[in-house]
Amino acid sequence: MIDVEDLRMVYRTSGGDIVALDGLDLHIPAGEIHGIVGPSGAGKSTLIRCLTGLARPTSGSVRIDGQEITTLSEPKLRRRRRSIGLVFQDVNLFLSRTAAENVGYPLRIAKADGVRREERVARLLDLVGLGDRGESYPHQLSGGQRQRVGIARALAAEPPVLLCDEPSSALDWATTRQILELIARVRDELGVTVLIITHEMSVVRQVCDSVSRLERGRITESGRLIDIVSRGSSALAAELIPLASPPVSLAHAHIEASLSSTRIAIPDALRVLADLGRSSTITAGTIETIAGGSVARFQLDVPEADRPGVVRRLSEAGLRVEAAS
Ligand SMILES: Nc1ncnc2c1ncn2[C@@H]1O[C@H](COP(=O)(O)OP(=O)(O)OP(=O)(O)O)[C@@H](O)[C@H]1O
Repeated sequence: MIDVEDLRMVYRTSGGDIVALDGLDLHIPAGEIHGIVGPSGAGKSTLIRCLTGLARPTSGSVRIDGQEITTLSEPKLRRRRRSIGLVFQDVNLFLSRTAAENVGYPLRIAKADGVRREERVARLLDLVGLGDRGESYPHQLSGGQRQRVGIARALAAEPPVLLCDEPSSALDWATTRQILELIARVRDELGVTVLIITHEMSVVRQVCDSVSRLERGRITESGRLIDIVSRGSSALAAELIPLASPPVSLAHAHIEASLSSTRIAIPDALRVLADLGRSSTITAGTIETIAGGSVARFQLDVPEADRPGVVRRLSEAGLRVEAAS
């Protein structure tokens, strides 16, 4: 549904060229919720601007639902843009219009007939849980409710793709959860493909099927969450199941063990760890729910002499083991 190939974006400034995207490839199948994470300045906003056609890339290809975006003329691009739903951190609703009028605005621009418009607006307000608030003005709604109106408005023209740029970073934790649940429902009920730009791993854990890390204009790691967490020595895996790292004493070996509950049940894994004996200490541990299943990661200190035996026992029990050399 979203196909980006060898995308380059170079900003020409008086101080020299700035390479914001440097040969970026990204392929997101229909119906997937994909997260993009990366440090400030990595090129996330530039990527969104290229996907929507708001910025013309220097080279490369962007195809959405089979349609090449980069070569479209300006009028065709404007029409095309209506079929990409956009959700931003700042919702930017029309303050003098009701929630229903805000949601119906894209349909009015597209000259949809009145009856169809009203039906669709009512359906969308129901979908986002604001069926009874259509007549409310933005100042009468909470931040989370305004974001729901923004999501309903983004879906008005029935776009196959929803691009969300930090959709929840202005919201508190509980409201964020609700907005992410809504995004998941939108995908489940409407089959929309969703791309979420975020700096919060908790957002990725809660709602994404797959994730990419963007660094200095390139995708450095990408994959389905469940595959990433079972990969060894992955930066994204470490961010998805983080561990506080206490100091390791010199006489001990440092071992990390991780598992997903599809391979070994968490209580069984805990029993294996407990049976290692008193000389092995669990110094940190995390259990997270990812893609509907449990994953866990533990850090152990074991006496150097016991290391081969401990690695063997953990591996035989089905845990993935990494031992620091
Ligand atoms: N209009 C512009 N002109 C010149 N340089 C730009 C422009 N927009 C972005 N850049 C530069 O391109 C690079 C990528 O910026 P971008 O805003 O895409 O990153 P980002 O990952 O979205 O960062 P953040 O998370 O801080 O918003 C940065 O070095 C930035 O300074």
